[in-house]
Amino acid sequence: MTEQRVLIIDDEPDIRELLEITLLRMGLDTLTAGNVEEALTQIKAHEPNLCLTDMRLPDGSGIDIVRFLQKEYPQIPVAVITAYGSMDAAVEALKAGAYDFVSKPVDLPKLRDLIQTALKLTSGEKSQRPKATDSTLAQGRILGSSPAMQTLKSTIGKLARSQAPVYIHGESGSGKELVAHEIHLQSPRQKAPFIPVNCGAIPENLMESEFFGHKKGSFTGAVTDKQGLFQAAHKGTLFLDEVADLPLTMQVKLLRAIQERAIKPVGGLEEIPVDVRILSATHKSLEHEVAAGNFRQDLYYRLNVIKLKVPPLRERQDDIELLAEFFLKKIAERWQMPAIKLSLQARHMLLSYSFPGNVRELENILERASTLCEDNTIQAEDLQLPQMHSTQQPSSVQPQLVRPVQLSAPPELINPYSSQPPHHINTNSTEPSWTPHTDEVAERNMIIEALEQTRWNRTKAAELLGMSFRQLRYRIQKYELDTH
Ligand SMILES: Nc1ncnc2c1ncn2[C@@H]1O[C@H](COP(=O)(O)OP(=O)(O)OP(=O)(O)O)[C@@H](O)[C@H]1O
Repeated sequence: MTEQRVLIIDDEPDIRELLEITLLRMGLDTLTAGNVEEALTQIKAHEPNLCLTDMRLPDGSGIDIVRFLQKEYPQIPVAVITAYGSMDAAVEALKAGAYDFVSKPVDLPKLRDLIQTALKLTSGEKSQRPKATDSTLAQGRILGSSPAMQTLKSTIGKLARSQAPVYIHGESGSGKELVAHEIHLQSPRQKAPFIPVNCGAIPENLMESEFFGHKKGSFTGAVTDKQGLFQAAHKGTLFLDEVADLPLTMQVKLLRAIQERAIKPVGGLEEIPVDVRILSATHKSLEHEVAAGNFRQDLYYRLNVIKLKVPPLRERQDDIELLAEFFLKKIAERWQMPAIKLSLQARHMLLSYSFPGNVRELENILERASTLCEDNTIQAEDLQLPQMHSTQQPSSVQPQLVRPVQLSAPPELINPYSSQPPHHINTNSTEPSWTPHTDEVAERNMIIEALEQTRWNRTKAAELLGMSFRQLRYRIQKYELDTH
């Protein structure tokens, strides 16, 4: 293995010397620089495996070095040394792309941990990692090739190279946990545990003990010492799912653990250092929760160093077919049955549906449809999609159903239970409506639309179109829509 070289950037000779000794004892080679200019020269000349920089330098700041490396040498991790208590500077450095930070006075064991983990990004261990670029790695586990997913995958690759806390937001079922896991799997922490925890599922009175562990006898029922989630995730990643559901009392304790990088078990006297990367997620808006006083701003600020959005499935319609095929294959394999196919109409309906429950909903729909279908082919009615409403703009808070065909009817007309059959499908004169003279293409489209809106219930579709059932049946045959 080639010798690992670390560049130490600090204007104080004493600190440079202390760091050099520490690194040399770890078997590492060192380079030093006393200001930004010298640092850039050293980087260009030697391309070190890691940089360690003070924030305040005579001719600039550590952030200048972080930015330079991000731009010119993104493969070189850089950690910053911040003044005691200056969290703002640490957060700024992480946002700029720093790998991690240590605060002064430098805690040497923590620094050693940091260096060891950071060097895995550039060291021999790299060759043990699956050979692929970060984004192609994510290709296998996170399906989707839409532009939104391509961007997401390449961002995951970058975030995996940092220790910064990431706050993942997105609608329920959109894949937040999958994304968090992927960040872990591509990170130097990949061999240590990934511990997902649903913060909303832990009873409030057990929360502290679940997170930090407890000592035997510290409360009734504590019959043995117990490790908490932080210890279980040591050297790995703790994924705080539904973090908005944490009670305020727990938020204070969590903030402390994150800031101190140490925890105190319930009933314990000593702090135990923990090396854990924190990822968090919620389908709620944390900003709203902060504004409503339900979530501490300081914790929000600490978790939300980097914000990553997982787009809802309706914003990446190109991925629906790919995901559907993947899930159908999985279902067929699990049940040891022949391949399950989607009929054309079923496919069309899936592409037109807005999936308020996102990828999880797609999987559930296909699971159910696979049990209902005959001859291993899923028909539109097997999907049992909820009634599709008229076109409304999807909102980020409450997803609405959207359809690509802009043939909308006022709500009372699309109500399949309406007792008064309408005479045409649309009251908006600028859009087509059915009359006995409507041309064939428009008529065919309108019929498909009405059938979809009523989940292929012909009686209701006829009502919706203002036709008799027999008229509709005739047209279904005429336009060869009758594959059901
Ligand atoms: N892009 C994807 N490729 C393959 N499977 C996916 C993808 N996105 C989500 N899934 C699958 O969909 C299901 C839901 O994903 P996940 O649990 O990550 O969503 P979530 O956003 O964390 O949900 P919640 O908000 O309910 O916690 C999982 O089974 C996951 O494996």
